[in-house]
Amino acid sequence: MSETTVLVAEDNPELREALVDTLELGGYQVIATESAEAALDKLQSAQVDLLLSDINMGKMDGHELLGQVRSLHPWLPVILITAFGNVGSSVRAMRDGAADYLLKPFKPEDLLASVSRYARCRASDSSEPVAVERESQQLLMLARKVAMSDATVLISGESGTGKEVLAQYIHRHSNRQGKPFVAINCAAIPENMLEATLFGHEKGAFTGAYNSSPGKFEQANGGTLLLDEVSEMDIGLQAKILRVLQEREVERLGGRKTMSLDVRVIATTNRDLKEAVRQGQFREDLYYRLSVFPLAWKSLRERPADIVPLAERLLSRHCERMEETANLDDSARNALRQYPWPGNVRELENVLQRALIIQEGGVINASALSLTTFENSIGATASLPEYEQDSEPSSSVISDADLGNDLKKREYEIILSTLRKQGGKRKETAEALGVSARTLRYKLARMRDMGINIDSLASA
Ligand SMILES: Nc1ncnc2c1ncn2[C@@H]1O[C@H](COP(=O)(O)OP(=O)(O)OP(=O)(O)O)[C@@H](O)[C@H]1O
Repeated sequence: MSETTVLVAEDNPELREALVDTLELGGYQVIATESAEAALDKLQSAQVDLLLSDINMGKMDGHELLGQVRSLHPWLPVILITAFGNVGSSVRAMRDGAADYLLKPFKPEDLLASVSRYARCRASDSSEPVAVERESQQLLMLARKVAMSDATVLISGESGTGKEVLAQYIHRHSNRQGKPFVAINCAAIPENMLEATLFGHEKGAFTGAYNSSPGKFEQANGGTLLLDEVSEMDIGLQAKILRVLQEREVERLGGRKTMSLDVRVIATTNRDLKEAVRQGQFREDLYYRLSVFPLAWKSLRERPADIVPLAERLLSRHCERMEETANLDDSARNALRQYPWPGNVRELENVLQRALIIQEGGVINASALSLTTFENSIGATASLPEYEQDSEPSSSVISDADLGNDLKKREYEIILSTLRKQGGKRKETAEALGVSARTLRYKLARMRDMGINIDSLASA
């Protein structure tokens, strides 16, 4: 027996009874109400997994109810029942964040199919992405819609905004749920290994290939493959990826057999991929192939309503892991809201982890968050007293961690000052530093994760 509870709001007694019967026969627990107001009341007291509401009802209609539910219970899937032929109403329902709509008259199996799709999608709160800002909720709604198709999705957004979280969300809400979700970070794997990692290889295909091995495409068969930071793939490999996507088959390196594939591809990028196309670094045909359905996360500072709920979720996740209990106080919440978050959600997570370690008494206040920007921390280094030639440092013991941090900070300072000298131009900066453009991008992404606002510092 399903534990799922459906709340029904329907003022017509016959239809209400029919809905209740169908849902109960479908194995759901049902709470029936005769108005939108009564449904809102019930939501205060009962644990509900899905709301099914008619649009045409007495004082408060289904649209208004949907609006209230979206702000009071953002996670709750809502299915609206609309009158046949009222296209405007159905369009409005979807735009306002309904999970689905049913056109009257509908068959009992259509009702059960829709309810099971969206009730099934409900995961435990802690695995769903946090989305309180209206635009974030709309993004999740679009993601749920595209999840039901097999379309290729391109997720863009600054580093650390939650692109991988969104990709997993799409996978979980698709028919491929339960099949493999395989992720590969195209920036983290050395260029010469990427092809073999993606396509697999047979024994002896290249020096060092002592055994045959399946590639990520094969491992993801039946499921979803995430090509993380797809822009970091070299142009030759891009052509091969395009071929796999078009022909839906893959051949291992050094192999002769082709294997047919049933893989949904999701790609992510933190660069402007269109710009990369313009600069000749990314194939236009692959761009169009990947971006059949583009989704974009805003940076965290552009969705302020998400900040504190995200912080609470991340904090409780880490508390669980560390078997600790800690809460944010008002000063911490305010500080979180005011900080610009150049490293987005990943930076928020780092900040909370650190705060959890240094907090005392289970309360995290603003000072435990130590939200200093890198600008201030460079200032602090510059003003440190220099040791006199003949005097000993005050502490002769420098820990490895301190040394590592100092070196990293030094490296970041060098990268930033070179960027400044080169007028912010990445290509010239990489040349001046003697590293590849790809390595520089990787380092800049890690710096952003640390909360360094590269653009403002590079132009300072
Ligand atoms: N909406 C969200 N709800 C809950 N956790 C989130 C959300 N967005 C991001 N996170 C958490 O923040 C961290 C960074 O997210 P994620 O790895 O998805 O970002 P990303 O954009 O893929 O980063 P990168 O560009 O560096 O690959 C993860 O620990 C993730 O769990």
